[in-house]
Amino acid sequence: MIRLVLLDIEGTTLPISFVRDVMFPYAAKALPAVIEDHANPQVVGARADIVVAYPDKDPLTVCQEWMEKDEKAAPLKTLQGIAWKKGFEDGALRASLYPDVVPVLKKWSEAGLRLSIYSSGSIASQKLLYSHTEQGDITSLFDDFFDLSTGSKKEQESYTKIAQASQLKPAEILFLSDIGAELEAAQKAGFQVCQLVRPQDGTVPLGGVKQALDLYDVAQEFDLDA
Ligand SMILES: CSCCC(=O)C(=O)COP(=O)(O)O
Ligand SMILES: [Mg+2]
Repeated sequence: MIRLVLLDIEGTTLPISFVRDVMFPYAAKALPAVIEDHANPQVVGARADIVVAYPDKDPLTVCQEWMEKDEKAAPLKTLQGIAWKKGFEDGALRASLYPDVVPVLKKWSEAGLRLSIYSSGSIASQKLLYSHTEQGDITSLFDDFFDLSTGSKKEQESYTKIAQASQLKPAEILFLSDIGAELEAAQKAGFQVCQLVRPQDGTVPLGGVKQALDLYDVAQEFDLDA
């Protein structure tokens, strides 16, 4: 029986185009100033991690190269989150979720299902995003937030840790994502999985896993109230 639905963000609850065309360019513009904020301990920590990994390179250049490749690197995600804070708080950024997300998540939550997020975006930025959506502040729908501090989304061990932290058996958790390698890792850990194949995102379907066009479709596939 499914007790917890664990959701990815980009390509699952939020269009890839919003991340790629709105959030990433906003962060890229703000990053040169953000990375110079030596009074912010999170910035100092992220910079130090970059310097340890790339001692001969300028940390800003490393971040810019990561951004070009959409690398899911933890220090970059921390710095992007700091950059987005101002944008979400002053109204320049407001997340436009897929239309099925809020109604279905509310139904699931009312029916007693637990909901958690697992995204490469930092936990701080996940909370910022879900508290500033066009559909309002929906952070209270979620019990837990997980990011790369738990581990890579493509590693089985990360999902084992999430099951332990949630005090559930892996088979009681349904993981929803658009990315095949993430679903395969979760499946190896014993999770139930479903790939969101959102037509507007041009998601590449993965063989051997259940697929859904939206969260209503997920509800039908897994017999969850919606
Ligand atoms: C607040 S999440 C912002 C999007 C982001 O930075 C990202 O890398 C999304 O990755 P996901 O794991 O949600 O596909
Ligand atoms: Mg995704």
